[in-house]
Amino acid sequence: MTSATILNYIKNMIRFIQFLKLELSLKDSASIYLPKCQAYMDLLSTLRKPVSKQHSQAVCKTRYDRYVEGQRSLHECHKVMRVCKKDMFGLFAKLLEHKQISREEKTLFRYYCEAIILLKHYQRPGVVEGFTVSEWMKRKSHDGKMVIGVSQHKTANMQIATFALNTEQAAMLDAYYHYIRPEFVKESGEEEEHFFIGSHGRPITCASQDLSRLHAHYKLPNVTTQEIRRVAETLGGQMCTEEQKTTVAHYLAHSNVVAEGKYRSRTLEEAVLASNLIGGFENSSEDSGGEISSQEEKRQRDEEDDKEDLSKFLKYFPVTLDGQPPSKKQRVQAGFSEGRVFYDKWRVLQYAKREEHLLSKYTRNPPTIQRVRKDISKDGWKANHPSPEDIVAKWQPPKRKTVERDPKILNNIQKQKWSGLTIKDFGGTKGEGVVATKPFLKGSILCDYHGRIITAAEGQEIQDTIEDNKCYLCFVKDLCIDAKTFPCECHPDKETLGRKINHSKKNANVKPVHSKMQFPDGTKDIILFKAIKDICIDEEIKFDYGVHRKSYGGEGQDLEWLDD
Ligand SMILES: C[S@@+](CC[C@H](N)C(=O)[O-])C[C@H]1O[C@@H](n2cnc3c(N)ncnc32)[C@H](O)[C@@H]1O
Repeated sequence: MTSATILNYIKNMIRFIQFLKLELSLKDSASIYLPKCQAYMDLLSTLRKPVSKQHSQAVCKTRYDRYVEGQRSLHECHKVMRVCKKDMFGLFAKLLEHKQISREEKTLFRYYCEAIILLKHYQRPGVVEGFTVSEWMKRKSHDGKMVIGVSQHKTANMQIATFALNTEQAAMLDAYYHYIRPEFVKESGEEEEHFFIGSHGRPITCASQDLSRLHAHYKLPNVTTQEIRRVAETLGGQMCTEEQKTTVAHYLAHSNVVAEGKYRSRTLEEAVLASNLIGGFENSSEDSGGEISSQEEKRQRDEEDDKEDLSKFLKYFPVTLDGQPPSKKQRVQAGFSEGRVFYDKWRVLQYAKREEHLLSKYTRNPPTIQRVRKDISKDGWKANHPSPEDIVAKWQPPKRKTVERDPKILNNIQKQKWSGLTIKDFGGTKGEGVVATKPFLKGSILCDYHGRIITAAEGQEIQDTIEDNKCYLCFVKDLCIDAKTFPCECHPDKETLGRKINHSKKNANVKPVHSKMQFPDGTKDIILFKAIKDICIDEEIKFDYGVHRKSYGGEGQDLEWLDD
């Protein structure tokens, strides 16, 4: 057997495995939704055809010829994604380990995330520009993919665009959302918080420019979204049955009337199916054979294994302020390698924790070198801590304002625009709740409990008559805010956030505080929610309703969730 034959054999095997993967995932989704999916089952059977070597070669040949005549191949259009991938994985790892990356790198990482949607999912720039945090929060996992629906689709007047990210792509967007976006978010008072925020602190407005900047950074000729969408359409036209074409066109979100009429209802399985189908263009494309070499795949796998092992390592040896990094013997006994990689990472994390701890001690006045030295020595730290000089240099005066006169808070109350929060549906009897879309420090004000101010006695009367277990009352001392009437008269077009905050006795992270807010037209009693601990992104906001199991509807009700 010649080496070329062996190589061919391996290539065909890989293609066959890829096809099986595609087919299995389709089958899986189809079997769950069998009643609705007869059409997809038919589609499955037609998908079998390209496996035949002859058919596959014929398809590839035609496609190849067509590229020569006019279009760049999909492989060429995706070049920037391959070229920058190594860098992006490097940045991804750094973000996860809380390592510093420069502002330029953060922007580049954002370009990459945008490019995932534009180049790998063939979406229009308007989808990237309109993508909101609440749409990200509503993402749904289906069949191994993360399905996202974007409704603010400016450029094409579409109802909604849906795309299904694979695990790696979703992880990249998640890293951007958790570690980069919060730094750039400004209290912009935007109606809807956008997912992609530029370094100026405002939502991005030109995703196609970002895409061309990503190409320019890697010194590659630009690929526009129109171009890659045309290529995908051509492939769809060549490879797909009529039915598959509809699915693909649906995914590409045609803006014309026919498409709108045809593709009204979008479902999770439909998006996943389309994404698998479109992914199949790439996988079965002859010229994309080198997309990710086996070496590159191995490197990616190793990196993923490393990340998984590091989190196992940190679970086994949690990073504490005063602990010692695990010795070689302890590491080996716990089943980790004797190398120093995780040991070093553990130390980096402890160093950062200690720095944060020291800085948090000096809330009012700047510390002196002697004072920090004394504190370090009191903590008993001998090594792996920042120097007193570092802490003095990093200290920043606290930003102090009285809440009652804080113009930002006053404005937010009046407009009912609070940033860093979104409503999430938890389903079941719990219903909706509020989650953080940016981190909040202990002591910060998140939002108010907007509603009608009544006395606590009046509130009690209302509470005793509640029959549906849904209570929108907030008691603070002798005051009560009644937010049952929705929408309120002053904000008829708004879903106010405070009334959506759920209860927790044991894990409350905010508490209601009564403030006499100084508005230009006089003082008003307002109930504000203040963080009683640091709050992370994605964390649900909860406060202790301060009511007991039998508070609702008098003695008749006995609600277990009030004990949570
Ligand atoms: C102020 S509303 C909170 C928003 C509400 N979940 C919704 O969907 O509109 C209070 C109601 O939410 C529900 N709720 C609040 N906290 C809950 C919890 N921890 N578990 C289950 N249901 C809860 C109860 O029905 C309660 O009467």
